[in-house]
Amino acid sequence: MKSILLVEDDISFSQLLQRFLERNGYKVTTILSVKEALRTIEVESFHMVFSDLRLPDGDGIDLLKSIRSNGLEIPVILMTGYAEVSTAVEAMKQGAFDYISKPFNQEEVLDVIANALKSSSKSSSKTEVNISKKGFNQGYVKGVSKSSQTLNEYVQLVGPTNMSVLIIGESGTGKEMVAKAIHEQSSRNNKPFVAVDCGAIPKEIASSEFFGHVKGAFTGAIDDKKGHFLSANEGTLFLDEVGNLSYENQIQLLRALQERKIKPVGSSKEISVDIRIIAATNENLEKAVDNGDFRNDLYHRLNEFSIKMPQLSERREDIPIFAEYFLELANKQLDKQVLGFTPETMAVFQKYNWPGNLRELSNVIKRATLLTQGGYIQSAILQTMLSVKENVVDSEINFSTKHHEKELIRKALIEAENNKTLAAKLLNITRKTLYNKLKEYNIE
Ligand SMILES: Nc1ncnc2c1ncn2[C@@H]1O[C@H](COP(=O)(O)OP(=O)(O)OP(=O)(O)O)[C@@H](O)[C@H]1O
Repeated sequence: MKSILLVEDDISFSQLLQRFLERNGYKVTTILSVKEALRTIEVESFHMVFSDLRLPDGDGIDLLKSIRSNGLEIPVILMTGYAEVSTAVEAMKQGAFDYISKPFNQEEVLDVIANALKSSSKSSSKTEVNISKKGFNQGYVKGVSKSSQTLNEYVQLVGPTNMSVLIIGESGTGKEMVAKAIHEQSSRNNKPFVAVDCGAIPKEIASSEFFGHVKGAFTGAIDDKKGHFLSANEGTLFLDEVGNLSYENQIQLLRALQERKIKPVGSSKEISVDIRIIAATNENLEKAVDNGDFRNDLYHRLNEFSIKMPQLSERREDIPIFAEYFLELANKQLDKQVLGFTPETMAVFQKYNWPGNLRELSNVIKRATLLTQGGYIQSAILQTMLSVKENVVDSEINFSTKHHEKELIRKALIEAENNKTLAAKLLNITRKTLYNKLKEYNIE
């Protein structure tokens, strides 16, 4: 029988959890404080430690550090409140196996414990459990900038856990690539990774898309359909643009995540599913929650761990690496042998703001590869695709003459098809400044 040391100062909660775990076949010893826990560990051995983060004489991280400094490699799981995610990340850096946010349900806790015990029996070294030695997904460029290092560290930390991850970032920053990398780092990596663009699903058919339907459930349901949940069973479901889900669909999704069961439309049979959720958004979901557009409970369920994607302009050291990689891809796809970039081209890349992030860099390089006859991609070629943008790069200089400024604004508006937000981005100025300039120059 596997033994668990449960460290929790809330006595009634501790007893409740103890009884539940014992019913599920574990031997549980309860302890109220860090000091007492350390004394107990010295004389008795356990298969794992399950500890609250906040304890009367310290916190779970102190306990974790002492356990590790005593050379003990047993898995430690921490229980946290929703607001303590950053502390939990810190805990994982210190070698915690996982953390679980309170309030949690019974299945969640059994899953987390089973995972920890499974991994510890496979490996005696904590580092091996936490930081997967497996590579990232094929074609995943890691980058060298500080932001990339932090990003990759988070992917490696959270990957092997079962936690839901919310990836926040602008369009084209690589959210889906990161979601796949997290999946690759998990024990689910030989199971499906299913990506769903929530923004593209009309709300009327969302439940059938997610949960499937049976033949005849509604007009047009000519056959049984397997929904995304079943397709991703035992694997990872990636919900892109999750902020676009209608309120009603949010309720359905939350229910499925809480109960871990789904019911296809038109069926009365419930089906158990085991899914890890990774969601992505390019909008401010917290604000959507405040405005009542996104459910608070769903937000917390999705956001057990969050990752903020850096914009390409915040990871400029990575530009040459990504550029080389996208060139290699473009050469393969277009059957070309372009050798590289001239120093001037690279200088333009380095100065440009990249509002469309990695996707824009990839597209620009593909077009430039197509247009380059041989040798190296010249900066002159970029003029046709980046002309406005290139001027924008030098906007500090160009804005010294009013005429030039007006021209730049006109070009940016054409390029952005009159979308003021995008035009402002292209010009590297705020929307408010753009509006002021439009007024000043009488531009419609
Ligand atoms: N780390 C990476 N290594 C290699 N290619 C990458 C990486 N990150 C992103 N890309 C490439 O950049 C492009 C945009 O990436 P991705 O689709 O993941 O971004 P996104 O943030 O999900 O975009 P959107 O919000 O518009 O859906 C893709 O072509 C992808 O292959």
